[in-house]
Amino acid sequence: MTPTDTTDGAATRPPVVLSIAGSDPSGGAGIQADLKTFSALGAYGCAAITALTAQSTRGVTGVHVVPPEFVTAQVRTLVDDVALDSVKIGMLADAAIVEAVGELLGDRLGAPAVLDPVMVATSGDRLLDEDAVAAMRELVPRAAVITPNLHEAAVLLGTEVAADVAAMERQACQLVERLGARRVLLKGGHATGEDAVDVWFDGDRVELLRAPRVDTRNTHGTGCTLSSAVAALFPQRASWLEAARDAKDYLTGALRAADGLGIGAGNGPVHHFHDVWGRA
Ligand SMILES: Nc1ncnc2c1ncn2[C@@H]1O[C@H](COP(=O)(O)OP(=O)(O)OP(=O)(O)O)[C@@H](O)[C@H]1O
Ligand SMILES: Cc1ncc(COP(=O)(O)O)c(N)n1
Repeated sequence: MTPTDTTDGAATRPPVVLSIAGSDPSGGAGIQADLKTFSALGAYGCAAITALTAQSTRGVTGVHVVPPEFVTAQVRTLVDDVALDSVKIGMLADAAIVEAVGELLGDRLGAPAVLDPVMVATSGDRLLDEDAVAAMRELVPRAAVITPNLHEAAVLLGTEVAADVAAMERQACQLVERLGARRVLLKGGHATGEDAVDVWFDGDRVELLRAPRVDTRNTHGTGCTLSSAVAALFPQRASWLEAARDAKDYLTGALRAADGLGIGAGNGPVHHFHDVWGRA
């Protein structure tokens, strides 16, 4: 059942998706990438901001963190009025915001959440305080899906970065068994090899999500785009796995569409234009 075919006079209502994340003025990552992804995938996007970053394709020069109670206020005000179909969680900046979002997931949102446990930007700049990792581990079981990259999975588990797909499979299982994750999409973008391979584990089956690796340095926002696409597609697909597969196709198309875009001198952004479907 999709939100568009359910109810009483609301036949054209799109899925409503909330991003709780940081702002990236360059438009490649964060809230800006999330809203572009939601729109491209037919969802109505809402956004609650956790932090302002001063950021370009070259890196992050500053972070201005929103007080945790004001993150809560943004979300509560919204959900008192608007029914959500899914939520994407991105940069949370510090332990107090991680805890505030944990409380919101516990009782307020009424919609499943995709958690991208953002820790470090492509440029290497920190986006989550080191002392917030313990709080992030507590948040993991409250999300319907988590989407760590190789480094984030290792930090959450307190182990080495996975060196191959077999190690990724083991870590995806450990995230479920040791940390209580309900579903894991472990991203292999930072690995090497002809394909960019992500590992899916839902406590039952392991699946490899595979796409040809795009030869580009325009990878700014790939993680934000993938997790947002899963959140936007879940209400429009029969299962989380189907949403994850189509999200990966969308992301690969957006990476290809970034070819030759020429935005910024650093790691350029992926591009969300209407024709990205079918280019994967
Ligand atoms: N060069 C590439 N070609 C194809 N797919 C890629 C490439 N780089 C990353 N991906 C894919 O992009 C998605 C995000 O993966 P990645 O491991 O880069 O996450 P991330 O580190 O959170 O992202 P970001 O670089 O935005 O922080 C995954 O589906 C991954 O397989
Ligand atoms: C506000 C914000 N959120 C998330 C990221 C991670 O994305 P990336 O690793 O692609 O830089 C970012 N750079 N900025």
